[in-house]
Amino acid sequence: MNEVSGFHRERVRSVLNASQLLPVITINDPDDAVPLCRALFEGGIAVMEITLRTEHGLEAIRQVRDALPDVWVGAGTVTSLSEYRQAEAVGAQFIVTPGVTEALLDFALTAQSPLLPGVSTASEIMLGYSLGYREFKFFPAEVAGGVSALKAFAGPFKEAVFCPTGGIRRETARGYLALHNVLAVGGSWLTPAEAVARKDWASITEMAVASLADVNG
Ligand SMILES: O=C(O)C(=O)C[C@H](O)[C@H](O)COP(=O)(O)O
Repeated sequence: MNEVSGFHRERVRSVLNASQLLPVITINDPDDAVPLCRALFEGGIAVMEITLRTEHGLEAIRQVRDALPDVWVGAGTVTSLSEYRQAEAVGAQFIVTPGVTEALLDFALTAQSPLLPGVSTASEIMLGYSLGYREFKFFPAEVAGGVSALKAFAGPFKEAVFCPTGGIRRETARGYLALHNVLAVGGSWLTPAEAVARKDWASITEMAVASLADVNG
């Protein structure tokens, strides 16, 4: 096989269609994972990306998959094949990379969990295109050209859709979602570090509700 399967593409599309907002979560205290994700879910967000930036990422994915069956849980910050395999092994339902390598794009073709590959240039999109990828993370969105870059990509890459992430905030998410080639927007603003440190789960739910209201308002 040398192209992404329709099954994988549909899975990634479903993930991106299931929530306009994709929280990018970093777990510093393993006890936070389930209450934090539950708080987001109660605020109306059903898709989350738990990063492998800390040693707790994999265990957090496992716990959230067990405790919250109605949440779609992906693994973020995956940068190697071994991390891809580990994330699949703990039940990650999709895999997000900040960038692309040919090895990762190839591996994902036959992997169990589908890949949302990160791109920031036309060349990277072309690399993905050559293997059938049409759904991408656009990272780091703000510094890589933001809304203007996505409008420009729509010219040559008519079938490509994006989840911009990186530097996006509650106030700027709506501008991205107004673009026809943006299905969802990701970011860490949905899980402010101070609120997580205080274990203030109610304020996380409020942030989710308020952010969804902003993008739909
Ligand atoms: O860790 C990864 O896999 C990444 O690709 C980067 C994250 O998605 C962004 O760093 C989130 O961006 P902020 O919302 O600006 O914090």
